[in-house]
Amino acid sequence: MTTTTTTAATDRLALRDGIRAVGVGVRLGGRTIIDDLDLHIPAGQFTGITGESGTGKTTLLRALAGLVAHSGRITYDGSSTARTGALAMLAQHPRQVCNPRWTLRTIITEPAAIAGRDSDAVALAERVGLIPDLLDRQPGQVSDGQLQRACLGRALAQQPDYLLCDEPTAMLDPVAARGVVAILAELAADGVGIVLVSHNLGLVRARCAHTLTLGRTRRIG
Ligand SMILES: Nc1ncnc2c1ncn2[C@@H]1O[C@H](COP(=O)(O)OP(=O)(O)OP(=O)(O)O)[C@@H](O)[C@H]1O
Repeated sequence: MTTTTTTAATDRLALRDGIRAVGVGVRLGGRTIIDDLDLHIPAGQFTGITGESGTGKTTLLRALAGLVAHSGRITYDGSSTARTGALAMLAQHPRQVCNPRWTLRTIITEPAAIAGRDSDAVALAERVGLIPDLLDRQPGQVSDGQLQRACLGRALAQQPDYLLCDEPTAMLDPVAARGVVAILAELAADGVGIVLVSHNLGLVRARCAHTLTLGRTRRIG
């Protein structure tokens, strides 16, 4: 809604179909968590996902990222598989996904290194508001918010087409949260499709043209 898209990005977006989920279902531990869900995530926009705790928001992100088995069909810009590196996920609990033995520098630069690209850890740290002095620390030596910023730096280094964000501001103070949202808006303006899972309905309303609300009665608005 508040995203400004550049002309070059508009041209690229015209060629992209977005992520489309049709009739998607996920079962975990013998229970149906997501049932017959349809969703379109356009490139270059924010798409919101809200809903009470336990309604399956994280599970849906994991299905979109190919991290959990699902029924139904998900396509990525018209293809049944996403190109390598096209999807980045910003996890709700960074400590659960970061290797505790790696430094923040390695966490940030690993995706680009795997893709055979150089990345500037200091520049990425500064972009996400992380003091570069922290780059040589391990996850156990920084705060949750600092680790969350390192994970955002990692996502930026990956240069994804879609960024799946699970409560990206929940662990941040208000100033840092605004900074992260501003970075996400810059990415959207550059053509990245942003999925924003959040309990912060004000944020979702302000940023998302379309919002899916999971719960007993699913709503798309
Ligand atoms: N690996 C698993 N095995 C069995 N059940 C699971 C598993 N992972 C999640 N669940 C269940 O699936 C449901 C949805 O969980 P999920 O984490 O997707 O919800 P959520 O909407 O993201 O919640 P929150 O807002 O609290 O983060 C919950 O009832 C949860 O207990």
